[in-house]
Amino acid sequence: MIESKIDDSLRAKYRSLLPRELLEVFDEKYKQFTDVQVLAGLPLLTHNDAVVESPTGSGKTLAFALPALAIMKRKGKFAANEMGAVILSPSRELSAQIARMMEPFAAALNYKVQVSVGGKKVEQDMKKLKMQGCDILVSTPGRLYQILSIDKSGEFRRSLRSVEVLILDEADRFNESQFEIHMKEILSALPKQRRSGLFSATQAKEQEDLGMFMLREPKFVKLQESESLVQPTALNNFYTVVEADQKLMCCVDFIRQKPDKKFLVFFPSCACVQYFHMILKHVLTKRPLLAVHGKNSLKQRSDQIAKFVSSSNGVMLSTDVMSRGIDIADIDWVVQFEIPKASSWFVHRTGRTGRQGREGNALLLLANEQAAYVEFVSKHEKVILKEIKVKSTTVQKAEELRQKIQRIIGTDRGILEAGSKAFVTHIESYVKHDCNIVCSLKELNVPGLAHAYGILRLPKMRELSGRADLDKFKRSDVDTSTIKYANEKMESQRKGIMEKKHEKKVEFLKKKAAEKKLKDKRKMKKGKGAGSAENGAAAERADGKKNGKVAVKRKATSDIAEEVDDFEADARLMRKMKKGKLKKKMATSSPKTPVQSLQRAAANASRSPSTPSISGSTTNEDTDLTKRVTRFAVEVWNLTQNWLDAAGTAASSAENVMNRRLQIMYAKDTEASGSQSGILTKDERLRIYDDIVREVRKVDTQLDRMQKIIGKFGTAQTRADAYKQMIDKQGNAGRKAKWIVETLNKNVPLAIEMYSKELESKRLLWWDVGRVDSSALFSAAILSFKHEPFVNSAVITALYSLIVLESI
Ligand SMILES: Nc1ncnc2c1ncn2[C@@H]1O[C@H](COP(=O)(O)OP(=O)(O)OP(=O)(O)O)[C@@H](O)[C@H]1O
Repeated sequence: MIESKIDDSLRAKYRSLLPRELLEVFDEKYKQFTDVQVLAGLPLLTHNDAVVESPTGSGKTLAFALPALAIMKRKGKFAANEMGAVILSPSRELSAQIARMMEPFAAALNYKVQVSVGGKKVEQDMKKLKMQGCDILVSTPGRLYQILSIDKSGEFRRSLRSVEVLILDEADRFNESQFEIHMKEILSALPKQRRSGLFSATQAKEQEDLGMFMLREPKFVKLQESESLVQPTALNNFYTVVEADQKLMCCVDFIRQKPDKKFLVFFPSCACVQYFHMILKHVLTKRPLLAVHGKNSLKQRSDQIAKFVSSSNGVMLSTDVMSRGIDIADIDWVVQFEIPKASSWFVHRTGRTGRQGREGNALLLLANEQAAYVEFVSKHEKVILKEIKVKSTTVQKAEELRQKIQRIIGTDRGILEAGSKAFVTHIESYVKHDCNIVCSLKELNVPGLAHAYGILRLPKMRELSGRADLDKFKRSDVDTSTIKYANEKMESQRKGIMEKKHEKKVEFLKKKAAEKKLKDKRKMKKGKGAGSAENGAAAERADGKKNGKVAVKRKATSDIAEEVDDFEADARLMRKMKKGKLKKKMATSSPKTPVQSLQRAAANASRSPSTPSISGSTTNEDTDLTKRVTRFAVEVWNLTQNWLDAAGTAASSAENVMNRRLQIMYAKDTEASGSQSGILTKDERLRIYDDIVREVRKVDTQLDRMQKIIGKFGTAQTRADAYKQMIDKQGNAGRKAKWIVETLNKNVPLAIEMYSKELESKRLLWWDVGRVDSSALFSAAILSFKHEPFVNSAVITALYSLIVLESI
């Protein structure tokens, strides 16, 4: 075990506060309390709340479990419908592990520990709690929230009134937005007169973040293995830098080189774990290969973990579901395929090895362009990484692996789809991590990463639009439509769907041909009324109905043929485009910015059959009205452009704020005069602060501008409604005017709704940025200004189609 830094008198004092029954169980299994157990236990047992930060594997579970039980013991026995302690952890596995560790101690005091986590029916859990009794509930916030939500009789809430202790394990996670609603509800159901303990290897950086937990006289306990390090001393942290294309090969080589070691490999998403599990099965054939992610059922997860625990050289692929708290003592190596979403997660991931005084090793795989992450994590998490080289990995081996993966993909459409999904989620998660300044998506070698995935096609993603480097991706010649599902049921379903689609298309084309036939017939009739055509009609009658029918029928068939040809031509064009044969043409004509692409989409929309043709105007229509509503449509469109401009300006000001802030963060602290690299003089610092204030004001101004634009949309809505009433009354409005007014009436309210949501989310993020000095929040705010998640392109397209029509 790790060497102790506290003196024996403290340890003795802590022992004296624990009940004899607990000490008996403890002494049977362990020699002495770890430092965190003593230092966290003392405040909790002397009527204080505690916020505890201590390295991974330092024994935090017993550090809260023993004091919680001791506090309960002071109260005595709990009635059948009363609970004494609630322990919350962020994952199902961790909850189960906590309960397992607590059980022998709880049993010594005759207390019952129950676990309630997702994956099982909540009603079943409630029944179990009621029937079997529960003194200590270990749960996840989501599940406890669920129980509270269905507790109509209030019986469960009443049982919480007796709770003496609330423990949050991995407490820094409970500030995350996904837990916020759950935590509010849970905290409101618990008595205020309780002890609370917040435990983690990385605590929230801001004390303000602890506000929601309503702590009473909290004592802050922070343990570090050494002054500069947060990681356990028995843990060696390594990194290696390779070309993005070689990342998977490097990972595989590294694992192969250590055939008797147990590996835990982290990937960025469930989809990535699923995909690489499918692939690596065929690559790491000599090792037990396991996978755990949030989309597994509870049973699958525990089966996989059990197999991993019992294997001596297993390789477990996992998401961050395994990154916190999980205590598997003999993991030799933790590998991170990608940087984690927040630097604090680095510490939790690597903390799965080097536990209980054993030596542990962790490897971070970095692509060339990510090398700056090493300094970032050392600065932010005080983790020192040493570089190692995986010499066996070569360009040729990586290419051979890529080709092997492509052959595997060719055997099953399921793997093909899983690959695309995995790659998409990888990119999506990459834009969300907290070190954008050193590892931005812009810098990432995306084609290289795609090669490491071995995917046949580069999925189209908004995040990648406008990138110039995508043509470096080696696109496979395989026609993906020929790849079948290995699963027969899925394949027959796919066939069925394809056949149905085909039938629908044929039906549609037939219908169109019939309509056209009818139209032509009517036209002919009209023409005949004028004399000569009538003769023709007579002639046709004379020729006999049958012949006429045949003629029309022939025409209809040829129409169908033409339409089918058109359709096939389109399909051919699409196929060509997909194969890259029309790449050049596409490059010149493809939209470069989101606005351009919207404009293109809008232009297409204006050509669509649902758009009335201008020439379809009736002679007596009110042309003046048409002009007026057309001008009005242009005004509305201009509002969308003003909004874009405001969001763009705000984004660049927010970026300026972030850059200035980073300049200060990374600068060395000195009063020295003269500016050298990395050193800021006092004047320079003051200038940067001035810049920050100015740019922050600019963002605020743009947010106000957006509010005004929404107000103008409100006025536009009233005007659109007035036009509608006028048109309804007047009766002689042209089709174009009607269509414009209808489109505006439908889309302006939608625009108000989406822009209001946009503004609200931007304001909230910006407000948080001011409150909490966090890079992740900054990135989120900048992204929200840039990408505008609530803006619905269909609405913009509809509004743009009105002005496209105007310009025809
Ligand atoms: N006093 C002790 N003496 C020896 N071993 C201990 C002691 N207390 C706990 N352990 C063991 O140390 C291991 C790590 O404990 P625990 O999982 O509680 O660590 P942790 O600090 O919560 O880690 P993490 O931050 O990763 O969740 C467990 O296997 C546990 O049985």
